[in-house]
Amino acid sequence: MTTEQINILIADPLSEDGIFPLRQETELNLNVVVDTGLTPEQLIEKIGDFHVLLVRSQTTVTPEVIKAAKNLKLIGRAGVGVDNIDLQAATEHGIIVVNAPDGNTNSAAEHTIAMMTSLARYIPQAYNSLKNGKWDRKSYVGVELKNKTLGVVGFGRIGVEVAFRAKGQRMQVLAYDPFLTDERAKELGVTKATVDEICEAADFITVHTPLLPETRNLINKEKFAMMKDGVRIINCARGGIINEDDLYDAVTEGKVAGAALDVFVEEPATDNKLLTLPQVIATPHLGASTIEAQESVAVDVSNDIIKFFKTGTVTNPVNMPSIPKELLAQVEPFFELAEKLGTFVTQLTVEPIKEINLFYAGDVANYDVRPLTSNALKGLLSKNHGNHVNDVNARYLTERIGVKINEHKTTTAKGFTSLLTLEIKTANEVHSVAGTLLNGLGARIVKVEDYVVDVIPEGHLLYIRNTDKPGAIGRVATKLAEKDINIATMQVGRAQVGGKAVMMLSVDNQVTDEDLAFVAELTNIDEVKALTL
Ligand SMILES: NC(=O)C1=CN([C@@H]2O[C@H](COP(=O)(O)OP(=O)(O)OC[C@H]3O[C@@H](n4cnc5c(N)ncnc54)[C@H](O)[C@@H]3O)[C@@H](O)[C@H]2O)C=CC1
Ligand SMILES: O=C(O)CCC(=O)C(=O)O
Repeated sequence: MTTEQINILIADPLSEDGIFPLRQETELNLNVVVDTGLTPEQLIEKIGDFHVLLVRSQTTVTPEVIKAAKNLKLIGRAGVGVDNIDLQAATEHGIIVVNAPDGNTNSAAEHTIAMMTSLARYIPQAYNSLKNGKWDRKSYVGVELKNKTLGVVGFGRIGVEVAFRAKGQRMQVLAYDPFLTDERAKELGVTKATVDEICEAADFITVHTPLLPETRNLINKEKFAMMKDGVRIINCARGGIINEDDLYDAVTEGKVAGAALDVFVEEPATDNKLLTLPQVIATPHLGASTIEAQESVAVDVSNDIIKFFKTGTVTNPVNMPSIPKELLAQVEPFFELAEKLGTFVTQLTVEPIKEINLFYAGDVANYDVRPLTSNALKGLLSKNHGNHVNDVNARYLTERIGVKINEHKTTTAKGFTSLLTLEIKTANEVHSVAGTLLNGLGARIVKVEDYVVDVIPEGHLLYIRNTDKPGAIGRVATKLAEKDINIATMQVGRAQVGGKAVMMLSVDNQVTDEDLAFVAELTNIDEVKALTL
């Protein structure tokens, strides 16, 4: 439990019911400030005082905001799309970004269907006409959805829900997603197709991808040219997935019979030329604007904020690997071991590290080991970066200094259920340390370089490399006693009788450089290092 005040800035309008978990939290000392509608300059000026920033899609979290956010630990996005947050800058600064991927799926899918139906039956146009005093039944003869083909580009949470509903309207559904397998398509009752096949065959096309460099302008002039005359287009995902200029041309040329847009390249989209076209119907980014979705996404991010400050983990991370709940219990105990191995091995050299090899052997190799690697890197970098390094930026910081990271997996661990080995290479040296978790006993270092040991990875350790000669152990113990250094445990290991050997001692207090030199004077001692874990 921490009593330190955690300042949370809510910069976009969020459901008050949704942030109830933050309001009622008693274990953490949360200070929730709601300040919506800040200008970018005001946000930059304010953000330095906050540990958490909570946004929807209105606030743009730029690199400048992140640079000014000296205390920021977490950015929460109450929704799915994170294209309004500079993820690269957040990651570099070790700020975790979380979103709420599930809470608005249903609302966005329902909105898409509402838009498609409105488009097919000219409902907004007819409504306007009637409200303006006209009884015009001729101009608004629509088309049925039944037996028409809907092309869904991006078959994730929302795309799939849209397809279910479209099938309820007795439409045929073609779906494209790079991750869609034949089996899953069959299971969901849709036909797998390429984007080009969708363009050629669909009567209605709806996009449900995130806005990424690969999806920007995914539907463009070339794709419109492939489409059937009279095709209808829906975008309730992100402005820019469909090229707006090309869509404008396709509508004015009569290729596209109509478009339904909830999202725009520039929002608020009060001045968009597409809105001047009678064939284009639109809503102001309302896909997720339902009481249910807003409550749900705000509850999800609020719970993740609380979880983060209580446990250091989150359910919906965007800029670090997410660990399924059922796996977390199995891999979490390895986090500390991995970090300790990193902290240990980095103290064996003073040379810059060029390459890091992580060997995951045994049961642990069955898991997604990236979070373990992050923890190992956290330990490795702690010598130089202190507590500025965390799970979010550990890999980035390591790679930024040009260090190669290699993960290796093997399912056999020679006598251990699981074994983690961390090897570092410098220009002139190679060092390694291996550790395991002993059932009921916790973490152990079981190998240092080529020597088998059994050491609890905590506190102050002395690592001594020596030649295996009688009396070496006694002489080290005597020297330490002369310096009033108490030995708690001692482990020895050797490659062969009379050959190179190591001693690993855990001692009760920190050993000074002077004490180390005093022990190093002994004959048959090659190296003495003090390590703190
Ligand atoms: N209008 C609104 O208010 C809302 C808009 N959205 C937008 O909808 C998007 C989709 O949301 P979800 O379905 O929840 O996300 P999701 O992550 O479940 O699905 C996105 C799918 O797009 C696919 N994809 C990625 N690159 C692709 C490509 N090049 N071509 C085809 N498919 C590709 C992914 O494989 C994934 O299956 C969000 O990223 C967000 O921008 C989401 C909620 C509300
Ligand atoms: O916050 C909103 O209402 C927008 C929702 C959205 O676009 C998203 O979740 O990606």
